[in-house]
Amino acid sequence: MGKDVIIACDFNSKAEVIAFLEKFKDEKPFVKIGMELFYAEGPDIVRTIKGMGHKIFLDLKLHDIPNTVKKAMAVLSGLDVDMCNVHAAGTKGMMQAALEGLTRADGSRPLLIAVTQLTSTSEEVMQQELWIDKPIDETVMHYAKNTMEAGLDGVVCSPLEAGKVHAVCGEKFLTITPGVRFADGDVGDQKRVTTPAKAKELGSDYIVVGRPITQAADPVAAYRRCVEEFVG
Ligand SMILES: O=c1ccn([C@@H]2O[C@H](COP(=O)(O)O)[C@@H](O)[C@H]2O)c(=O)[nH]1
Repeated sequence: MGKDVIIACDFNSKAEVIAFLEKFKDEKPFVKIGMELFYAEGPDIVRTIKGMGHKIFLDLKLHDIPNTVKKAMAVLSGLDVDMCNVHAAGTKGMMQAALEGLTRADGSRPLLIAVTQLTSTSEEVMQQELWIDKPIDETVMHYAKNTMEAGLDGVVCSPLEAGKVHAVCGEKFLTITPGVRFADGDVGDQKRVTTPAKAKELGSDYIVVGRPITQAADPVAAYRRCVEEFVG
């Protein structure tokens, strides 16, 4: 699995996302469809973007009782996405149920990963508001180990934690890392951030980049800057 840049296409209409993707002409970036676009347009948006030739990470972050997640994942398995996810906080049992639901009759399935701690959460908020009384690095590693033990393919974490996740869970265990900003960029609501170049150095497998590309004056140039820094 090579390194790649995934664009978080956080738009709320089909028209907007298509107009955005058409700027890329023959380039076919890996696209993340999140809650905003999926709730606005439904499963058809996945088929449309897949039909345009893009790989798709469907980022719905499922977190519910195991039976509900299993059944929801069985529905998502029919959508031909390349990657989808759950929250590791849902427990190992929930993650195993997600894997079962996602696996098709022929044994095939999309990649399944789990969110450890959102990159918008600081250690302070995690400890004081969520009452997780541990350092954030240790918490991410603990959730990553649970995710690996449940049989999933990798985790969502900050690039700042990618190297440690690989050290604990192995090089093949994927790190999908949002919380990426250019050195001169606005951090916004993200807390555990770094640049595409540093994410590469720290061992991320995929960076997920939204606003630094989608809100750029020239999104194609911003995407290429990410690829240049992260993939080289
Ligand atoms: O921990 C997480 C998990 C998911 N995300 C998602 O990634 C993108 C990041 O967008 P930016 O505009 O680059 O901040 C967004 O779709 C989030 O839902 C995350 O940021 N952190």
